[in-house]
Amino acid sequence: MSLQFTQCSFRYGRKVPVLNRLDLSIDHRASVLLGPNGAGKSTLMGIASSWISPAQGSVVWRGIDPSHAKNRAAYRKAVGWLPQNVKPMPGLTVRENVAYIGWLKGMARTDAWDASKDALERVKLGSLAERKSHQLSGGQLRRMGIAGTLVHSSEIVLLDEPTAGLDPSQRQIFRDLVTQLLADIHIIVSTHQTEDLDTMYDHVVVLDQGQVRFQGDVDGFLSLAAPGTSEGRRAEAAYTQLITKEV
Ligand SMILES: Nc1ncnc2c1ncn2[C@@H]1O[C@H](COP(=O)(O)OP(=O)(O)OP(=O)(O)O)[C@@H](O)[C@H]1O
Repeated sequence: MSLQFTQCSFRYGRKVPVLNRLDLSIDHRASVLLGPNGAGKSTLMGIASSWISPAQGSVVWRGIDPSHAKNRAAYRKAVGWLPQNVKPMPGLTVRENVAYIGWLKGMARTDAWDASKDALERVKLGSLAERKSHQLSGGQLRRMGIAGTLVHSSEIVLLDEPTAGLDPSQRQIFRDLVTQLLADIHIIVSTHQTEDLDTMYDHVVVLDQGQVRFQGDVDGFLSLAAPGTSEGRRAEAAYTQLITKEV
């Protein structure tokens, strides 16, 4: 079970490349992709979701390469993606939004509708299923988006900055939810906040200026902090060692 990026390059228009021949293999249950603003995390997640095509190189999940048109639907069904800004379909209820994502991923309408109930229960939004999605709070909207990644029975879920802007209690709900989902799904979470690093992750990737600066387990990452760094500051200190300092 691995998500494999091989020599991936991408740039927006004529700009400096965001990713340049990036190689990365993720075969862990729970990975966190850390990096500063502009590091290329969302671009990498977009490529992993197959909604962005790399200019060069490939991404493959369990041997399925979405660059071949015949594989694309299977790839997108196996890979769930929560983009940074969840945009619900206006006018639809929470359940309709989730079922709609299932349908977009190739499910029959009735199957998507049936599966949407269970997906909403899993993210603890069952009681809000009939509410219009624009009435949800930011944290609830994020959970609705996660339900959208579950409705089509994904094998791996990509969550792009899922905790940005959430208050501490919503962050805790998110952590509990991810811990639960890890029982049967692979997860990659991108974030620019070192405080999101948690014992539930078994793999850390640090991306900076489109380059992988570190990959390894949480202990290996924390060991980069200078000796004597207090426990609560080790993640930040390790991270600061790795990323390019702005002048
Ligand atoms: N649609 C776009 N058009 C042009 N440039 C873009 C576009 N999206 C991203 N970029 C640029 O590409 C670079 C990488 O952006 P990306 O969003 O992938 O980084 P990120 O690590 O997710 O950052 P953030 O945490 O701020 O979202 C940045 O310099 C950004 O300005």
